[in-house]
Amino acid sequence: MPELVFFSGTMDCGKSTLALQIQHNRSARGLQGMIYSRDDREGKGKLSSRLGLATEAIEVADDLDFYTHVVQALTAGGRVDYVIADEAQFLTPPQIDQLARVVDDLEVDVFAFGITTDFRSKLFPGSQRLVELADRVEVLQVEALCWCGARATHNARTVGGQMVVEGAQVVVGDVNRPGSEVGYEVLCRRHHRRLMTAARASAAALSPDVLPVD
Ligand SMILES: Nc1ncnc2c1ncn2[C@@H]1O[C@H](COP(=O)(O)OP(=O)(O)O)[C@@H](O)[C@H]1O
Ligand SMILES: Cc1cn([C@H]2C[C@H](O)[C@@H](COP(=O)(O)O)O2)c(=O)[nH]c1=O
Repeated sequence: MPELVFFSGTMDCGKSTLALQIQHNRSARGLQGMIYSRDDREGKGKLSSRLGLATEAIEVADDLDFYTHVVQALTAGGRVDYVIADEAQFLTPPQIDQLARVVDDLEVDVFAFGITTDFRSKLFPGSQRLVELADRVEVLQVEALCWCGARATHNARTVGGQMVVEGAQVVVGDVNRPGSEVGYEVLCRRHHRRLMTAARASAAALSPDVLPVD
């Protein structure tokens, strides 16, 4: 049975790498897929992994209708054995419904990859709809880690090095970019709640609250 599968996790946990592996393994067996992405860090029309691999992808805009797009490809004589949609958190809820329709009405597997929650720990609308509609939600096996060593479950945003909890939901960016104006860092829930990034923890360790008294 074809499925709508949502592979979810924090930033930097290997989602795009897995998308590229699924694409590689299927195309190696002669299957043909439609690869979509939206606002990949490497630029428009790309699906890229931090491991250095990348492939071309169809850049999704708000007005792209996945169902119509796949039907058009089939009508033009193409084969579509599976669909991959990366950065799925950026898709609109109606687009997730269209992906479900691709599975149900066209009997094509759809693999969607994305982060579930934003820097405020709030669901992205597209991810919420995926959780509601997916046949399976898969959490990636490779754990991203918080600076404390615990499993990272949350995404933090930093502006000028300081963790923020207000701002636009969508700001394309990357982890491990200390010099950038806007950066991201994955944290465990405990440290996300306390706004305790690696930089802040290290500064706190260097400045003891109580000075030694002779
Ligand atoms: N230099 C490296 N050597 C080995 N693994 C790396 C390296 N850089 C990144 N990775 C792996 O790639 C993962 C990020 O993969 P990526 O597909 O870009 O993540 P996502 O799409 O979830 O943001 C990291 O969690 C790490 O496991
Ligand atoms: C937490 C958060 C992230 N983003 C952006 C930052 C990146 O461009 C993508 C996530 O990409 P990845 O391949 O999973 O690393 O999402 C955002 O716009 N808003 C957020 O709150």
